[in-house]
Amino acid sequence: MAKQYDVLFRLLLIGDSGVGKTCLLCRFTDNEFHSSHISTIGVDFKMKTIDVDGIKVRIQIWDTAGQERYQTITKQYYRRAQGIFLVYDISSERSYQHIMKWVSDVDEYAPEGVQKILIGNKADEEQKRQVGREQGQQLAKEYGMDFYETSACFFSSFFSFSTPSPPL
Ligand SMILES: Nc1nc2c(ncn2[C@@H]2O[C@H](COP(=O)(O)OP(=O)(O)OP(=O)(O)O)[C@@H](O)[C@H]2O)c(=O)[nH]1
Repeated sequence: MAKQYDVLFRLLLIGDSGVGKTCLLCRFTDNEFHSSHISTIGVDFKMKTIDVDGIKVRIQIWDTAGQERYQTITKQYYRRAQGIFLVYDISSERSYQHIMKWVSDVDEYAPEGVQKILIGNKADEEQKRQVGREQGQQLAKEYGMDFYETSACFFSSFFSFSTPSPPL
């Protein structure tokens, strides 16, 4: 049987409950958006294989529950991650403040040198914005992370990671 992929990357999504981790994942793998919030229980994962210069790259993304009560389970998945997306909601100052706590969990449980990427999600909610783009940039700089604002609502792939254009 032909090999289904050449390279495998394991990525992890973490952040407070409701910031949009599952929606980002669904947008990336299925190009779908769900407006309801059904809290993830423990962990879930989805995969997608993309072609990068003729190399089949399988991306396995683990979606973790943001709720406190599942954190004993979710922390067990940090160990095998090669990249971790730390997600906050730009309309929730609280979810942004909690990023510090998520970073310290990564430092404690993930492999040393794991790639950390800070994501400010719900960038379509400009009227409800509580966290400035520069605050995200500042925090990312402080902890040596890349930073992107995005929206699971509008983009065909959250790996396009760009700021949405203002509505016409
Ligand atoms: N406006 C807007 N709403 C979003 C966006 N992403 C997610 N949502 C909404 O936010 C709510 C929570 O999204 P989820 O993806 O379920 O959140 P989660 O972080 O996976 O939550 P837990 O599983 O509880 O950790 C849902 O009602 C989504 O429709 C976005 O980019 N923009």
